[in-house]
Amino acid sequence: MSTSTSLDHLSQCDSIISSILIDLVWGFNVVKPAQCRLDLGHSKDTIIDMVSRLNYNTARLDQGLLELTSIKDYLRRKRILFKSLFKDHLHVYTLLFHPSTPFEVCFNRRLSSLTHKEEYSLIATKNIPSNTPVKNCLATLTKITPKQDQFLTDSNNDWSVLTSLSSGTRIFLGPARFANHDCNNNCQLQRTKDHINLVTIRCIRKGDEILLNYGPHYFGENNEKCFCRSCEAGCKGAFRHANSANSVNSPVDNQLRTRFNSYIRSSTNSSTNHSRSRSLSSGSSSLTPLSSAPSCLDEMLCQNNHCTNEKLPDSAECYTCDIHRRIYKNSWPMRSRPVDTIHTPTNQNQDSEDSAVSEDSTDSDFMSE
Ligand SMILES: C[S@@+](CC[C@H](N)C(=O)[O-])C[C@H]1O[C@@H](n2cnc3c(N)ncnc32)[C@H](O)[C@@H]1O
Repeated sequence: MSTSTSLDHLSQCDSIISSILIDLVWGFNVVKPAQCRLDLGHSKDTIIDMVSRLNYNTARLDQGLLELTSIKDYLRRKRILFKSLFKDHLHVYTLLFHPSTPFEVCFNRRLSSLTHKEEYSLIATKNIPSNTPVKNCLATLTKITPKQDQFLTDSNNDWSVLTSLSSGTRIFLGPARFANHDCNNNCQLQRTKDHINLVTIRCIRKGDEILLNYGPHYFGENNEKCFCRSCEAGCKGAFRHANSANSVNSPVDNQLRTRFNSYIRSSTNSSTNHSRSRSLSSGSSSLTPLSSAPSCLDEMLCQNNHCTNEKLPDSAECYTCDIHRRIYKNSWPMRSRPVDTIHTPTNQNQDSEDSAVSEDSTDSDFMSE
């Protein structure tokens, strides 16, 4: 697939699939690599119901989605190679919904407030031991030319680009591209011919963000514009002057301070709207010291911090949690096996096809280092 996969085709597939399986389902608005759109009419409930019924059998979920009239019409005009790429890439996304998948794409309020863009991240929904592939955390790889690479660099959106002497420059698109950078990362990339996946380099606990290291100079020289939590904790990267009185006169630092303050203000405002109408910098609450910023769980799982409570969230207050409950019949991050796939002999083969594990097994299998 990789030799014939063009950036243009993969971008089209990724934009359409992510607009359905990330944006439409979860109410997100992730950055897309291409401008293409598909009019899905009123299919939102149909798609959520389909995901809810078939998440345990992603091959059937793929099939169900490919049979939607809008997708069928879209693919009808495409060549065989494009159709095959679309199906392959669709599967990379439908695996996200499998109950055994140990992570979810979540809105990242902290990073959004710092970068002033809508930022998403991967949050572990189960404990994952060290030196283990993060199950179903995949992306499709394709080669790009130096000209395309320059174009991507010049555009404001950073795509996940890999450069190696043997394979040249390649971009990857798919759920794994939502892994953000931290200078003290907990995962690294593993490449296969056409895909990449993430492998843990230390144990990850439920609620942790899944993080890569993009390299020492990705966010400017010595990552001086890095907003990661490790830089924040160590007063490095973009936070290197955060506690320094000398920084006040620097225009760069003033800009950072504005962003930084807007992050603190928005994170102290607990009544932010749900993910479909995010306000990245909210009104005027008083400034709070950095150390009182909310925990990772508080700020990433849901807009209204309900997920840290064991009780089910009020659907009017957290759209994302509500969708999760609709799909998995359980509160975030639990994924129950849908009732109609349990103990029915006809479904047994399909279940094993996806080699699923029960909801609890990953946690009990977890061995701390
Ligand atoms: C490969 S994407 C990661 C996913 C991204 N958050 C999203 O929602 O599409 C890389 C982008 O994430 C953001 N990002 C990730 N880690 C960052 C960090 N440590 N500091 C600043 N920005 C970061 C930047 O906007 C960067 O362009």
